[in-house]
Amino acid sequence: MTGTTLRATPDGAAIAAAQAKAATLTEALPWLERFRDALVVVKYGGNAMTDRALQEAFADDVAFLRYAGLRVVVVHGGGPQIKSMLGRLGMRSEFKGGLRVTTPEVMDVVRMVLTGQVGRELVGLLNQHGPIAVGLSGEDAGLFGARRRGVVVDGIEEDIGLVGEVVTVDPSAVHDIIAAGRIPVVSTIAPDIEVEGQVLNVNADTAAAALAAALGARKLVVLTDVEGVYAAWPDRSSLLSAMDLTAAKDLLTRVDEGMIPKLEACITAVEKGVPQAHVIDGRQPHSLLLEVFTSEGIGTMITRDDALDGPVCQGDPL
Ligand SMILES: Nc1ncnc2c1ncn2[C@@H]1O[C@H](COP(=O)(O)OP(=O)(O)O)[C@@H](O)[C@H]1O
Ligand SMILES: CC(=O)N[C@@H](CCC(=O)OP(=O)(O)O)C(=O)O
Repeated sequence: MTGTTLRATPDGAAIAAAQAKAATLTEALPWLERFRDALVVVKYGGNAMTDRALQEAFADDVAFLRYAGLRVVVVHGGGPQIKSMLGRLGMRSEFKGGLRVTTPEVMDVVRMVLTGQVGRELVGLLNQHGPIAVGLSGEDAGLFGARRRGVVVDGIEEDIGLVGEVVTVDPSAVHDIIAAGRIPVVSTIAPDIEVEGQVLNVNADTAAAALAAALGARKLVVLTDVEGVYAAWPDRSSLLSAMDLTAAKDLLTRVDEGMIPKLEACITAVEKGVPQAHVIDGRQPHSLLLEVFTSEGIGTMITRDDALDGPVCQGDPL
């Protein structure tokens, strides 16, 4: 017969496989209902984008969230990509307290790599799903204003150059992009509010928290290169599935390097009204979808003090 196609009669295995697919879809239903229209800020760390397949899986997830009705804002990092470009140029930079010591020469490279390279690539990947992504930096339309900050090492405040903390956020450009049904992709360079014409390097975790708070986001999700937050890093049996603000502040004194700005960011976001902040493993393909659309989620969730009785390890019932 022309104009028809035959389907193989399903056997037991095929029916079981189809039912497993349907179960996955129906598990997502309550989360689809709950998060429809929710504003979610996703921080995409440079270590979770080192491989093309992972970047594509991330772009698929963000597009999925957008088509499922969520309002997604991506704030991206690019630490390894900055390191690689500095190396190609025969330059180096060191980290103190999890932040890059940024000379004026390094600042030029940071700005070029974050806004001109990493941001562009992410926008390109997202736009393979339709004209949905728009890139902008903290310099655009007054999005961020920053002030120079140092770090405290062994009780002494040290200067780390052109590194800023966000002190003002004007989210109107981000709101405009979201209102047009698109996804803002933000790189974290910010004008210095104290020195006209100077720009500062802002850690992407810190900037994502400031933006999530200013937007009144429902969630901040930080994708990184580790399964979540460990209570006693690197003891692999101490992965936390949830902790409240008090536990997170206590742990902040015991985490080091890259985890410091992440945990600080989650604490700031929750203190400023974001109900949940999550640190999840960006090396695991589709971790973002697993976090938003499954009952158990993944990684570590940080919430207000009244939301939990104390820290919860993976495997403990919530
Ligand atoms: N308590 C902790 N739990 C998890 N990771 C920790 C902890 N303390 C320090 N770390 C380190 O922080 C790293 C994450 O930070 P980083 O590599 O800078 O991520 P990103 O590039 O995604 O911003 C982990 O790979 C781990 O080495
Ligand atoms: C001040 C500071 O450290 N800025 C970061 C900005 C990029 C970033 O945060 O990238 P990740 O999210 O990949 O770590 C840097 O220069 O590496």
